Amino acid sequence: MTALAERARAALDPVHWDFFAGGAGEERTLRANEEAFSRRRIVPRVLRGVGDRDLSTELFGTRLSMPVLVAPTAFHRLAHPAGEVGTAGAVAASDTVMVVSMAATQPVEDITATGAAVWFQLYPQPDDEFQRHVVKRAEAAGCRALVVTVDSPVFGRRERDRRNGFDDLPDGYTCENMRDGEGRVREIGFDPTLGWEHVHRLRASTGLPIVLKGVLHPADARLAVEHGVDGLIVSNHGGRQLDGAIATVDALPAIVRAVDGRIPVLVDGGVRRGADIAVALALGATAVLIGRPIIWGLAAGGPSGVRDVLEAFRDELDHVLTLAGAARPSDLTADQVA
Ligand SMILES: Cc1cc2nc3c(=O)[nH]c(=O)nc-3n(C[C@H](O)[C@H](O)[C@H](O)COP(=O)(O)O)c2cc1C
Ligand SMILES: O=C(O)C(=O)c1ccccc1
Repeated sequence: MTALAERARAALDPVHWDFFAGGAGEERTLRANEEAFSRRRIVPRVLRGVGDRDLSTELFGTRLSMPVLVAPTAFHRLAHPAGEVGTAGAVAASDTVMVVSMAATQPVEDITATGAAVWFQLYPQPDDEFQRHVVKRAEAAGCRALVVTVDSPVFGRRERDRRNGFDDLPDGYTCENMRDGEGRVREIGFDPTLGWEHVHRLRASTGLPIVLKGVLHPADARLAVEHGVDGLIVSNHGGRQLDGAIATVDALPAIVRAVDGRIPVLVDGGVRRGADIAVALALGATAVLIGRPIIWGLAAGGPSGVRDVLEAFRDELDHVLTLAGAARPSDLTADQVA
């Protein structure tokens, strides 16, 4: 475990630590994500006169200072009283993007009020009218894209949570963005009957870019492009859904080939070092998302802990790019990964 994770563990209620750290089943996929990155080796280029680096990256008209986004994760107030608003403050200072979870514990309006660039994540909701309500609210709050998580037709089996009897937020916490038109908090719906027609309905209900999160098969990546999706996140939900699913960096190359530059491809799961980001970029990802390390930063140090995590990723990526002979993220090429 990293020193930061140790500090987070010491700060957290053990049941909440298990919720944040854990995965589905026997956590094979959770481990596989990190292991697959660890196995990759970078093949540097030399004497390329790299000079000053420029890590900035554009996505859907927003300029990010680096190709690193905050992944949507539930329940930030269980990690630290500053909650999602605290995380967003750090994201604003680091000038990147926060994807706000549908299971956030603070109102999306308070999160965007920090000045952070925000995308809103939603689980496709079976009740169309309610989903439209949530989408309109995210739009009105100033969210710049919708991230639709498609790897959760049912909720994953998290054995640690079952053992601990953790299945809901404690009293005094709610999913503030699950309120309906009357202000009542709904349960998040998971629905295995939903198909591509659901994406069509969403497409018709918003002008925001739609990013599908949780695609691992190249055939689904091709279908997503055909169905008018604007971006993809190659993800196995940090090993919290299908235990046994392919590691994300192993799935990435085939998806990049299938998409063939038509829409941006992002990836998350097991990104722990600047070298992991460089590998993902070289294999064709436009950017990566970070899940657990952000929660560890929040739990251990509040908003400034999140800032430290983001700045450590920036510093490491800059260093790796220089050593690998790349002035920009887009200079890295697939032949630089072994
Ligand atoms: C505690 C926790 C909560 C999560 N909540 C959500 C969520 O609400 N929506 C979602 O799409 N993904 C959720 N995820 C998955 C993350 O967005 C992301 O795919 C994953 O954490 C990336 O892997 P990493 O933690 O290894 O960086 C969650 C992950 C964790 C660890
Ligand atoms: O998606 C998740 O991984 C997750 O932990 C979660 C928890 C509660 C509500 C929604 C998602």
